[in-house]
Amino acid sequence: MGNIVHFENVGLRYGTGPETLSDVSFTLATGGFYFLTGASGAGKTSLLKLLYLAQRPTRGAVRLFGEDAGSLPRARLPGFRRRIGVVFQDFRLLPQLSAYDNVALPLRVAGVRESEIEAPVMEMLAWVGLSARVTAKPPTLSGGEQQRIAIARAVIARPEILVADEPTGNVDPDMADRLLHLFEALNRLGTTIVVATHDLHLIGRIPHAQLMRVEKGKLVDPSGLLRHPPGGA
Ligand SMILES: Nc1ncnc2c1ncn2[C@@H]1O[C@H](COP(=O)(O)OP(=O)(O)OP(=O)(O)O)[C@@H](O)[C@H]1O
Repeated sequence: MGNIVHFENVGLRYGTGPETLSDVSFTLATGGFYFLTGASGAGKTSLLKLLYLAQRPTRGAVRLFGEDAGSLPRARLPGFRRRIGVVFQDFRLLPQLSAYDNVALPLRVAGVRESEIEAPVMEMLAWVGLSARVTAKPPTLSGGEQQRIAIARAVIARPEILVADEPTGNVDPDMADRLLHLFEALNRLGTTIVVATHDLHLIGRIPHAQLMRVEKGKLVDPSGLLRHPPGGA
């Protein structure tokens, strides 16, 4: 099992403000399950943005899939991004598209034939309990329903990394458990999972998951396991 993500002394500054993240160094193993915690404003979303290549670090290096993300030619970014599924904190569904078409989007972008799209999309919508809302558009759905569509869309193309920012923030505990089962099933198939959450119950549900914690823009790593995982960086 190799390493899929490596941050080395990463710093991030928005504009001319102070550093939001400083000296962040860690390594994620391929196929690992990671929870990212920290107080509101500590820098979790910012760290995830660096991970899914929505932000470039202002210093340090981010390596993904064994390559330096900072020196990737622009033309290769979309291909890289397709290997990462993202559940955004604010969902970012396309309001004019139905639930079905939102979930189908990553498969269509990847060039999957229309005849091979319906079965996985319907299966995924069933998984998240939304078979009855296939034609509904996001503005007519509840926050929890939108969140579940966002999750279905993030996982449908079987990404190598799934990054989820508070993915159970808007659902009840039963649905949170169900979504966690989905993440676990993906993890068993080899997907590396990174979930930012404040939900301690959720964290307790995956005993083998590793905990990452950001405090005021710094990664807390008292055991050194994130910086120097067993097996080497
Ligand atoms: N685009 C931006 N421009 C300027 N400052 C930003 C931007 N995004 C985040 N910040 C600042 O960076 C800091 C960390 O924000 P971030 O969203 O990463 O925290 P978080 O740990 O995810 O918080 P929460 O749990 O509330 O979502 C905050 O002080 C925030 O105001």
